[in-house]
Amino acid sequence: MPLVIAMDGPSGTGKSSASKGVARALGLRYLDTGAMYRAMTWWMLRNGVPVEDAAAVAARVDDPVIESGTDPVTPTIAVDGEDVSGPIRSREVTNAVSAVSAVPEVRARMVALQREIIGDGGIVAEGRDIGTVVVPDARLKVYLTASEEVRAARRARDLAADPGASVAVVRSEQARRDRLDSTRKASPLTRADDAHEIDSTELTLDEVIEAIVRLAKELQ
Ligand SMILES: Nc1ncnc2c1ncn2[C@@H]1O[C@H](COP(=O)(O)OP(=O)(O)O)[C@@H](O)[C@H]1O
Ligand SMILES: Nc1ccn([C@@H]2O[C@H](COP(=O)(O)OP(=O)(O)O)[C@@H](O)[C@H]2O)c(=O)n1
Repeated sequence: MPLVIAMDGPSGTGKSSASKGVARALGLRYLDTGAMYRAMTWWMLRNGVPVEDAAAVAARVDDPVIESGTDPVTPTIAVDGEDVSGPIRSREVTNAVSAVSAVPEVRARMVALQREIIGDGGIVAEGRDIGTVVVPDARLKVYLTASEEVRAARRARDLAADPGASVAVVRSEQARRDRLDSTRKASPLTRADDAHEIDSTELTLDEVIEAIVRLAKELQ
């Protein structure tokens, strides 16, 4: 089977940036599964579905048409034909996504869609449950970590245009999301036993990419 690289870890560890870089370096496709859960959450909010009500979310789970592009140079995400790559990164969506992604019916639909896109492989897929649930037999699994402080500082820089997003606020919202993602019943965030753990706290993005490319080349 062509290579599948599974990249998991908490938010702000550099999964998206490193996955795109590795995919470019190795000529692979790229799938951001977090963007798919964000797209589902954006649609629920837009349609007035109370996101804390799991039954209400489950009832609408099949309605949005979610399309993910897999080019690592220009990743795209659309809902019902509308480009949502900007709005899915808002703090409103970010703070609602853990409730939506904890709903088993949401996960069942997303995992089926993700497996369809991953197909025969040749892809770097990133998220929370890629190595444990989506592709448990992936040839290479990476679990990215970084200190809470560094992760919050990175994410606050991404959100510099949002005046409410100080490092302290981002840090506490991020800690809440990580707690919800790691303690939910349906496929919680956890490191697969056979994943290589990389702590990016003191590494540059290029160093993280190089480490993963090296691991991939060792497989050949
Ligand atoms: N090793 C690193 N050193 C410094 N900044 C990084 C590193 N990896 C990622 N970043 C930056 O941190 C932010 C969050 O990275 P991202 O890839 O979105 O993380 P994740 O997908 O895990 O949430 C981005 O602005 C990215 O450029
Ligand atoms: N495979 C995945 C990917 C994301 N998610 C959910 O989607 C949210 C957003 O994921 P993301 O990867 O965009 O988040 P960041 O790491 O970019 O902050 C997470 O907080 C999880 O609740 C998930 O449950 N399973």
